[in-house]
Amino acid sequence: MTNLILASSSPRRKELLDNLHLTFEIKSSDVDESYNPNLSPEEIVMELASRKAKAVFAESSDSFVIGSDTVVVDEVAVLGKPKDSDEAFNMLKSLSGKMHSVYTGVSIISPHAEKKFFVKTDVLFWELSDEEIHKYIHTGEPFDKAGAYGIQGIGSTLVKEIHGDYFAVVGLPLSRTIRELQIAGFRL
Ligand SMILES: Cc1cn([C@H]2C[C@H](O)[C@@H](COP(=O)(O)OP(=O)(O)OP(=O)(O)O)O2)c(=O)[nH]c1=O
Repeated sequence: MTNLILASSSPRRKELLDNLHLTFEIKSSDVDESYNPNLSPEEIVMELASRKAKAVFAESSDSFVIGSDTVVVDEVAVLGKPKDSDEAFNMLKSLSGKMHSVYTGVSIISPHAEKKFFVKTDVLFWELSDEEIHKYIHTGEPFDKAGAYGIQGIGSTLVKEIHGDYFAVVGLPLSRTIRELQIAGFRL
């Protein structure tokens, strides 16, 4: 039987895939997540997704492996996960009152080929006061999340509008991923 493996340590990605009642394994890889700053956001997320999937596929080459990566992009920077409260504050301050884009890249490696794609979702934040930002950081929610917020949690209260795939913002564009898996030959 051919296995399905999610190459991720993200509890959100696991929960998203769990919703589909598929049988899959989790194997996380410890890949270097640095990237060439000259790459575009879509190139960055597809490259990192591919690195994560390849590291796991190297150990399980008879499986279908899914790797994924998410970044938040505003007018000035590509935002990953904040290192500390100050960085979280600066990220949320720069997102306040504006539209930004969330890019999620996915790599599906099957025994015969690799398919990479990305999904871009636009998110508009309410105007946030410094007090509101500090209060949110105090919940601890921002720290393991790109752009320092989680739309699936208390971070939902920061979001005024979303244009695109909610699941891609949380970390895995579910419906597109399943379609690409099927095209790659995986039987649900
Ligand atoms: C914008 C946003 C991001 N995120 C999360 C999704 C990702 O887990 C994380 C971005 O970091 P990633 O490096 O994409 O993923 P990860 O390190 O958590 O997990 P792994 O590499 O093992 O797969 O931010 C949310 O949970 N909610 C959100 O609203």
